[in-house]
Amino acid sequence: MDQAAPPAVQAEGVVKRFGPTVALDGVKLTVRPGESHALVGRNGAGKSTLVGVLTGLHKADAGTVTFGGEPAPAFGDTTAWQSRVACVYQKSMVVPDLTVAENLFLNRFEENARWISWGRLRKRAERLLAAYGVEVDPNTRARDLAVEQRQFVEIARALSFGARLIVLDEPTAQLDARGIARLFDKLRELQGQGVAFLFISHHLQEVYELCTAVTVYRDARHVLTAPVTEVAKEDLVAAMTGERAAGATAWHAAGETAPDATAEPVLTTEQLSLPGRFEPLDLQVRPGEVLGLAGAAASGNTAVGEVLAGMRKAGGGTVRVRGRAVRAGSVPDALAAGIGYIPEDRHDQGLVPERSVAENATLTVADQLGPWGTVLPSRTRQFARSMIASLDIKTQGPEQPVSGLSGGNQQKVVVGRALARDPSVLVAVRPTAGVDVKSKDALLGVVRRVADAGNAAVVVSDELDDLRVCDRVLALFHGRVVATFDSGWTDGELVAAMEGVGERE
Ligand SMILES: Nc1ncnc2c1ncn2[C@@H]1O[C@H](COP(=O)(O)OP(=O)(O)OP(=O)(O)O)[C@@H](O)[C@H]1O
Repeated sequence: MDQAAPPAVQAEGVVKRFGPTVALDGVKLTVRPGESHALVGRNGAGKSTLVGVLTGLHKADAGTVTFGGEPAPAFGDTTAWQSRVACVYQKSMVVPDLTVAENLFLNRFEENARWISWGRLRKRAERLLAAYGVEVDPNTRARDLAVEQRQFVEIARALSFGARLIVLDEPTAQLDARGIARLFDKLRELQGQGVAFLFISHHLQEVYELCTAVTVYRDARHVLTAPVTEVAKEDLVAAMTGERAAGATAWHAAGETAPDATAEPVLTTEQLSLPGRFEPLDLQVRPGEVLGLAGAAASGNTAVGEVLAGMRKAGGGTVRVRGRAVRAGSVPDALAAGIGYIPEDRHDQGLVPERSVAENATLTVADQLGPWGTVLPSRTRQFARSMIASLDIKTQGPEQPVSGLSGGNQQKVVVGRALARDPSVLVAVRPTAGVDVKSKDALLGVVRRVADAGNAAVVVSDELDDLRVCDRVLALFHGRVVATFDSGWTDGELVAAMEGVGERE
């Protein structure tokens, strides 16, 4: 890392307000060339807002930003911002139907050229990818890339515009262990070439693995910047939360009060299948039980969750809740049968952004909030208030549109909504994705309590922390259950099962 060179980015005294909300209150951040710098904080601390300011998306109300010692471009001068900084989001920013080469040179086909030379374009793409050591065929359609390959292409594209600072917003969210290893290798290699990274993540172990420095924001303020080697994990969490943790994660399988194996199951599936995604599956989840469906991206575990919730129609087989058959592919019937669902992607399936927290939280309970199908605003608000309190949602109040909530707080609204009907079976797909360490504990506690109250829960995830709450875990690989674990599993054996180690492919 070059200490003498001007910082890749330096922000000082940055203030940003959204109406009455102060999202950033005079914060600072310095990232040096060749550094991988983590920015951490609880949901709503201001991380995404800072990224918005640093990438020219938000105009700060006060403060200064410099790149390589030069003042940031004027607000709105998109081309100039592109040559300073780029953000690789969880959501793909490439056009899926175009090839890698076309995506790399999108909107900048050769100036003055009257036609596009596809051969030249491909050659230029090859050279560009080779320059950053990215092994991807420029003729591949973007949709066929693995997630980390798509990220490499986005990074190479940003670097080719001249940017020397790349923001990575939860980049590992959709990657399996091997993908993460490949991504981190590539980032280290580029760091060696002087590229700086700002890494936003709720996975603190990844911060320790990848980053050299860490900055913590809490409630819109800067609280700490230090080399990662000088901050222990407990101190980092304490800086984020403003309090000392009470101890290790409280949430774990029921243990001694293990679910009664003779009780009638709450959820039963028989030969449930979805061709191409998962093979016939017989499940029995008993009262008091949390069942984990562990598996990496293509394992089929998410598809099982979607089928249970009625989001997808099964190819065959049945689902029953307390003996009642659930109509295949019907969300209303799944809800009526008592299945509550926390989807993985709150953007596509979860929320109506312009509606309020209260309305979003009660979308599935409208029929319970007033007599004869009327929705009483007072009851909606009352329900929303209790949800805001119990899930610790950071919001101005029940009337605030969810579009004004931070990502993690939006996820909590999705969770609150799934709980609103007091479900017999809670199906939660990666319920703690994007949620801060403290809220994670609270959410897993909520899942545990659903089961402890005599209902059942199914947790679909590849996150070991999510799976610790389970009494039993089935590991899926390529659509098949390859292993079953009671609550005493070790990280190594579960990860191995999820990766299909020992399986013949
Ligand atoms: N467009 C907006 N309108 C109103 N308020 C907003 C808007 N964007 C963010 N906020 C508010 O600004 C604060 C900071 O939000 P921000 O998204 O920066 O948090 P974050 O640290 O990125 O959280 P997370 O970890 O959940 O992604 C929050 O209180 C949020 O509600």
